[in-house]
Amino acid sequence: MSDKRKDYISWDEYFMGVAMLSGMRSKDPNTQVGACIVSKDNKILSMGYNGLPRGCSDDEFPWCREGDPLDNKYIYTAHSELNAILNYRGGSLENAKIYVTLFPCNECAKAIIQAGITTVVYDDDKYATSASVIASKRMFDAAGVRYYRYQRTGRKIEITL
Ligand SMILES: Nc1nc(=O)n([C@H]2C[C@H](O)[C@@H](COP(=O)(O)O)O2)cc1CO
Ligand SMILES: [Zn+2]
Repeated sequence: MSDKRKDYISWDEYFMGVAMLSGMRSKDPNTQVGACIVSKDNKILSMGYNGLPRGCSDDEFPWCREGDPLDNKYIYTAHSELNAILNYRGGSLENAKIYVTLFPCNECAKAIIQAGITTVVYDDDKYATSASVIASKRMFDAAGVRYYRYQRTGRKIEITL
């Protein structure tokens, strides 16, 4: 007769939860994205969120979405997936999985493929009709990268900090 706890979180809840928590560090006022890279044997290898490169002040660079390219965020922000890949200093990411709260853009898709990551688990896909995301799916399909949507369980987790 086992006394094992029954309501522990699943692997998918754990890794997507870590990705979501990581996204909460983002200073982007419109979209916060988090990513968590996991080995084939379920070890967390790296995390990331969308933000400015090191040395570029969150207070000095723009966070707006419009206007001159040099005066809006798009040209400067590093995406969560790229940050998670670059944050990993332990060697190879071959055959790893990435949990990400928003479907990867085409630039991150290229980085994911070239890093050897073979599975993408995503939550939101709000830019599904953009050329960028359509291109990502095309490249993932060609490269044999599996991607599937995280199945939300509706579990609410409260943490007191
Ligand atoms: N997969 C992604 N990972 C990311 O980290 N991002 C970042 C870039 C921006 O900082 C923000 C998107 O801003 P907005 O266009 O929704 O206001 O999310 C965006 C995508 C979308 O492809
Ligand atoms: Zn990206």
